[in-house]
Amino acid sequence: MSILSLRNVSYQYPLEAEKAVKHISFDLKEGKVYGVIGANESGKTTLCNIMRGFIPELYKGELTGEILYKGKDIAEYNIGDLASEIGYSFQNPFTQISGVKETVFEEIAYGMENLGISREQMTARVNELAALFNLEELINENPFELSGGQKQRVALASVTALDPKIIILDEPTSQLDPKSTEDIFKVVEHLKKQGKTIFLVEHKVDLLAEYCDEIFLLSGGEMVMQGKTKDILSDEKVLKYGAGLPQIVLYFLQSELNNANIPLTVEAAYQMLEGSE
Ligand SMILES: Nc1ncnc2c1ncn2[C@@H]1O[C@H](COP(=O)(O)OP(=O)(O)OP(=O)(O)O)[C@@H](O)[C@H]1O
Repeated sequence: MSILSLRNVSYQYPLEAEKAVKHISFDLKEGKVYGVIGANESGKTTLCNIMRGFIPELYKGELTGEILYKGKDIAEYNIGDLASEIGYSFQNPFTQISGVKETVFEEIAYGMENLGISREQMTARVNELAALFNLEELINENPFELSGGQKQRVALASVTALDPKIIILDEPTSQLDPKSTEDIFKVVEHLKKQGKTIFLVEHKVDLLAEYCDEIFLLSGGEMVMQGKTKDILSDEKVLKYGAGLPQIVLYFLQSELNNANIPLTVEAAYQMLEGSE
């Protein structure tokens, strides 16, 4: 079933000559992971803000089209209530950290304070999230004194704490090393298994190939390609729009192995080559 639908959505920031998002339509299904790619300034963050209701609530400008959450216009929801339905982790974790809490524990618990749950339940939930996001050793640290990658994990844990149905992640790994990046993707996989719908803006296409069900490609504010991961991330046209393709796909496209069935991951390539021997 579709949990969030956009119908012909366009948006123009105030005083801007051009629309940042143009005629976008899609349906997000429960429990699926969507990877969102596109060159800089193609409209990815703007789209995230529209889906979370920050546009037009916090940013003015002209928004047209329909945004339906569980079949109801998103404007009919209270923006605060939406936080426990649609979680949003910003591109810059500095923006996300509340600034009013002195420990990682309190920071993760912060959003839960208004949900009317007991202190015991809250503590159990924070401990569970600290384990999931590998934050146990940092639990008493001040969030502002952490590294960029650690802050990012705290921000993600805080968003997940509210148990939203949809989680929007805007470039969650941009400040992370390869090991921490892989950890975030493992968390994404874990959240998917819990039935969450994930909308993941990310440039690391090799990992998107492994973890996503579908890919959306934006260019100049338009959705120029959209479909199953294996169809989009093996298509040379993606390069034309300034986005990347997985390393193994680039290799196959340039080699005599180029055929209709390009593998997206190294593992899939091994399996394919073994099968052809
Ligand atoms: N607050 C704003 N006011 C006016 N224009 C904006 C604002 N934020 C973004 N834009 C413009 O909207 C367009 C889309 O930007 P957006 O940040 O959504 O793209 P993006 O794909 O997320 O880029 P990046 O990968 O660099 O984060 C760009 O032309 C940008 O200059």
